[in-house]
Amino acid sequence: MFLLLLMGSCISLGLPFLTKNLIDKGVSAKNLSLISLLLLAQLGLFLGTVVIGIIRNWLTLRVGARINITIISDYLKKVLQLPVRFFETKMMGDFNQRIQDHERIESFLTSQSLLTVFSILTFSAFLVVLCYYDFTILLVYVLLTMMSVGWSYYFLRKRRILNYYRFQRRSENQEAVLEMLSGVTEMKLNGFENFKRRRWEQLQEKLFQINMRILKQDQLQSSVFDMLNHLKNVLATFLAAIYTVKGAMTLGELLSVSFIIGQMNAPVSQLITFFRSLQDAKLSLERLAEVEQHPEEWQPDQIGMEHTYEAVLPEEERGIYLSDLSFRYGSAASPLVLKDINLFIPEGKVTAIVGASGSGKTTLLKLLLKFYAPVKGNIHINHCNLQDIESASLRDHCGVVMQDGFIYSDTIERNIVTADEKPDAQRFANAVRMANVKEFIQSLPLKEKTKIGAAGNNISGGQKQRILIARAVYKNPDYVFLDEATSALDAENERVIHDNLTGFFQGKTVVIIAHRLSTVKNADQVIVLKNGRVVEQGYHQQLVQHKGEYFNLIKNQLELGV
Ligand SMILES: Nc1ncnc2c1ncn2[C@@H]1O[C@H](COP(=O)(O)OP(=O)(O)OP(=O)(O)O)[C@@H](O)[C@H]1O
Repeated sequence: MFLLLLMGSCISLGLPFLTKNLIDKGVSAKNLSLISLLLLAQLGLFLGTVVIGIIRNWLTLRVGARINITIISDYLKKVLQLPVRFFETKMMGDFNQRIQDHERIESFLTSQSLLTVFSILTFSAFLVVLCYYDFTILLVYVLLTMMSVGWSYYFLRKRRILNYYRFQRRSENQEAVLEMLSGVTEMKLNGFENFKRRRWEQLQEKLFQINMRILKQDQLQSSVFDMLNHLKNVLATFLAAIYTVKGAMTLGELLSVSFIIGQMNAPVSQLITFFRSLQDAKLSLERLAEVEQHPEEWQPDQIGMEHTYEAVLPEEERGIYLSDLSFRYGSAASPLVLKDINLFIPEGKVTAIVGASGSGKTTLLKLLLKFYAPVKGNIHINHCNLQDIESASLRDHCGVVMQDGFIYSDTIERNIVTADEKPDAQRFANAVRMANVKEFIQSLPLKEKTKIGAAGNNISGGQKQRILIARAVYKNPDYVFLDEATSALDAENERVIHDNLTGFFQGKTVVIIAHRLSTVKNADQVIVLKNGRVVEQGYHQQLVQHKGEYFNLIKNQLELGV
């Protein structure tokens, strides 16, 4: 690549000398064959620059694509290793904008930096030629160039601040569009479209204002820059003309100087573009660093889940211990969502968590999955503190169905086996049977190879839940966490699945969050949460007789004899 640039510069260097000789030796001496030769040489050199340009663009694209993929892939890898909490503090549009920002780094690393090296080489070569012709012209030229570059540099700081605001606005804009698209059904149901569109228009207005300010700055910068450049050209040509009139320069030399000055404009502009591009890339890198420097979930001294199995404990003492556990979302000013929870979830048993909406059940589950760290107290699995256990290893051992479980835009099979490269047919069939989703899959034209999710046929809420259950069963984990996993199912489907799962639960540590009595009543223990506190604990019959919170929660269902 560098060789190419060097060749390009040499060619540029040859052109003014050809012009000079064309006039002085060819035209003045009326030597037509020399003129033809020189013109042919000029044509050759021009062709050379075209070929070099083509190869350079081709190489730039190749190198650029590689750099781009590497940067974005590293970024995505890093983003995916960040804790869940990080995602809650950022807008999706922000992540998107950051990815788009990479183009600026790529552009800087490939085209801009290379073009600038090329320009500096050409510029230096021309400076030498100019110095060869006349030192005063060179001095005037360099002085005015420095002034124009200095002027542009002064504007870079202002541009940086505006750039920052523009990033914010663009992120908001992306977020608004994403929200409109993902919430389109609800928007239609509530006639919210126009309101949301107007909001988007308001954002566009703000973005426009920022762009306007940037344009104003740019125009001021470039007008003065162009003026200084023009002045420089006029002055240098004027000086050369005076020398020619006085006989100190030949006509060929005058034309050669004009040619050089004309050719030097592009490298100077390129230098300014380079500084802007450098600034853009630095800003993008800073935004990346913000993600890069955020601590990952994984810590070097963490241990795998296998250590929790090594603990020598009597069987009835094995399990998950929550001691004095408190938690809040957000800052210290936010209210505690879980308060001083002391709980034992026995290994190999089924624990049901019940409580009114908003009492903290899902939050408790998320703490068990290490999505968040407690603000006070501890969680231990046998003797191991959850904080010391690798999140990935923990989740490897957990089969989870969350309320907002996600269906990927992929085949049903891939949605169930997820990352398993070589799906086990036996396990798959078993999972499908237990989740009572076999009939549904068989009814589809491509069976388990049918695409579902955003790009495929949509599925019903109950079908979605059954696929999520099949996903958890396929994993065959030691810990099963179900958060309202069967809430969208009809009573018959729910009963079949519960009967199937009873066998599956054998020997596994199970935590079920449910509102339905039928799901809860066979649990080995029931925990009742109220306003983030454990208010009752026992098994179904015990708690019913106690006639406390649990009884109040389920009495309607008891009366119905569910
Ligand atoms: N990501 C979050 N950021 C801030 N607050 C949250 C977040 N998620 C939940 N909360 C709050 O924490 C409290 C407990 O929520 P949680 O989802 O744990 O309740 P829940 O008992 O599972 O309710 P439900 O039965 O309706 O699912 C609620 O007051 C809720 O507003």
